[in-house]
Amino acid sequence: AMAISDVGLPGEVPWKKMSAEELENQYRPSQWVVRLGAEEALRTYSQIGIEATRRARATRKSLLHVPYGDGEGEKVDIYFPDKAAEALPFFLFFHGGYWQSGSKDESAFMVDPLTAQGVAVVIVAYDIAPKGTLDQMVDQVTRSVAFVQTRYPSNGGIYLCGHSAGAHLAAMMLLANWTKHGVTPNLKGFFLVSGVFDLEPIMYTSQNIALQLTLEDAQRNSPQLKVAQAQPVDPTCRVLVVVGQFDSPEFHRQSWEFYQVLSTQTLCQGEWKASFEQLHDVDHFEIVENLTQKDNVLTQIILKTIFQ
Ligand SMILES: N[C@@H](CC(=O)c1ccccc1NC=O)C(=O)O
Repeated sequence: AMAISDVGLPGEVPWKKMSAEELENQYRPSQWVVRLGAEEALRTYSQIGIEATRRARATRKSLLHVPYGDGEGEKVDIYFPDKAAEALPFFLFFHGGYWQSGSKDESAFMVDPLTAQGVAVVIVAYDIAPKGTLDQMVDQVTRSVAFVQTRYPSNGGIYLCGHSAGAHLAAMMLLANWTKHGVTPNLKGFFLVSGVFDLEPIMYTSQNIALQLTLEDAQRNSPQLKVAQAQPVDPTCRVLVVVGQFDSPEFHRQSWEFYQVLSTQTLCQGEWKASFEQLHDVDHFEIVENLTQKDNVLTQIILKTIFQ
């Protein structure tokens, strides 16, 4: 098969040396699940998300479908801890699904263990493709963060977490121009779970049928390329980049290289307190499914980061 492109230094951008078929495979997370077949892995993920959401809505104090903008799709679900407290920490979750599937209504995975420990959890909806473009999704997510800060100005910190495509959206918040939104959110941490930070390879996969990214769109929306232009944040703000052991080599490379660019910046400007974790024995879907469990490694990392 023909390579996509022969430009770039050998070893530096390995995806440019891949056949179209190999690239497609690297960017299809369900193909890398070892415990189940691809279809069953996707079905299980969706079932666990639906069940966690049903349970969260039945057992937690919540505000559902709260608008953060005028658009039909611009809604959040907010889940509260049982005990009222001042300076509640807020944890926002951006679901994955390659910017073209998933919804807030099946993504309340972490609500039970986090609200039990005193964290308010906000599950954010955004307009997936083809209705929404990447630029619109980034703008929506930015407004959802501004909304939480405006509505809860005495929050005890805002933590952003995204999975896969949602980790991309969360990472774009490192670049947001908050003055344009009239509010500076009290950002204290980012949890970027199995994310994509350089969108260019996505253009050459079937994911781009719905996304219709041009090279300019991909570059403008790639935190890997743009993070050098990031706005300064609270010097105590942490950025955790995590990937699952069974994520594909391209997903590992994406996370590692984004962590590298963040930590280089830390040296230059002293801004990002970045760390990198490869989570043992989990794939692209289990890494989030396990957030339903209070004793899971990532749940514990999140709680420790919030309450350190
Ligand atoms: N069509 C993809 C699905 C996928 O990538 C995905 C599904 C649910 C949550 C996150 C995903 N990946 C990135 O956003 C696959 O077969 O793996």
